[in-house]
Amino acid sequence: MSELTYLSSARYGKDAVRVFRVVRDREGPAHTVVEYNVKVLLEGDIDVSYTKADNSVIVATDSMKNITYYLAKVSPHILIPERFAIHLGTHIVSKYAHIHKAFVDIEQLRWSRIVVGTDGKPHPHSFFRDGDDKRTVKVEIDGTAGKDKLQAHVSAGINGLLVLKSSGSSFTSFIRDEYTLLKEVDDRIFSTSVDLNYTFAPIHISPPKDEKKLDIVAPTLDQAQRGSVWDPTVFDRARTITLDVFAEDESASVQATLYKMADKIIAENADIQSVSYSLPNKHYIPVDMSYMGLDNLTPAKAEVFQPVAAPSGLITATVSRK
Ligand SMILES: O=c1[nH]c(=O)c2[nH]c(=O)[nH]c2[nH]1
Repeated sequence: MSELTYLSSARYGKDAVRVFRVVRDREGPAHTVVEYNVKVLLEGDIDVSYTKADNSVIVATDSMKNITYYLAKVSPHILIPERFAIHLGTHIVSKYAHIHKAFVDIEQLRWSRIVVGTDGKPHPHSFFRDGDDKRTVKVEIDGTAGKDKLQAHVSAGINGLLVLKSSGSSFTSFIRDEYTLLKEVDDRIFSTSVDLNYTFAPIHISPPKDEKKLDIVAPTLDQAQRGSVWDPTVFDRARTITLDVFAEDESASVQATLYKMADKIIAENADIQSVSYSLPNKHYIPVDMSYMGLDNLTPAKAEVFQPVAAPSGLITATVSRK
């Protein structure tokens, strides 16, 4: 090896571990299901695996996949992705002395219960995919301050929630100069694919000393510590706020609507420190039919639109608690 280089950073693991879990209710016939795509990456004293071809420090990525499946079977937290990600990361950092950080990302696919018949009976074991958007969770378990005082950095959100409103959106008073073609509009279509990520205040975890108890490690968090990271309703409320504000805002711009959504999520969740959105502005352009003698361009008369795949605007921001 040359003298010119050193390993400035290294992280490795398993990506796209697909796992489906059915939980059978012991009391009744109802099943609950979850489907996750899991990514697990590790950092630690692993330099020699890169620099000296020394594999003795490697937890095989295949083993990371197997730990994911093991905990999917035994963890009491499998149904809540934030909790499961914390459990998985904590389990690995606690078990391997030389692994100091675990990064666990989970994407949850939607499976909603089928409601059968006109009387609307929830079916005990049948589900449908009621949207392509994904619930996302990112957890960093940091053991660098010692294995008995782990820190968890948790963020969560949504990827790819496709929305459209056919009115209640304007765009006026922007800069007009020699490059400006765009007309001001007091009514337009607003469509976007929402990516949302909200970040919780860090929490501390004291894993059990007994390795066998690592199966249930996450409950050792005391109530006060858990905060809303542990609250499974935060996600549903963040999704509802996103949809409600999008629907009801008289939007002056994507930027202004984004800020209102983020502000409301922070206002309604004491433990959320910051909220990021990434919102492509998916343009729908009224078709010019003037050559046919038809007015389809004045906003009130615009009925036929050409959805344009590219280019799109892309409006992003992070809004933080003061
Ligand atoms: O809501 C919008 N924000 C922009 O920054 C922008 N730019 C543009 O051409 N159309 C829009 N719409």
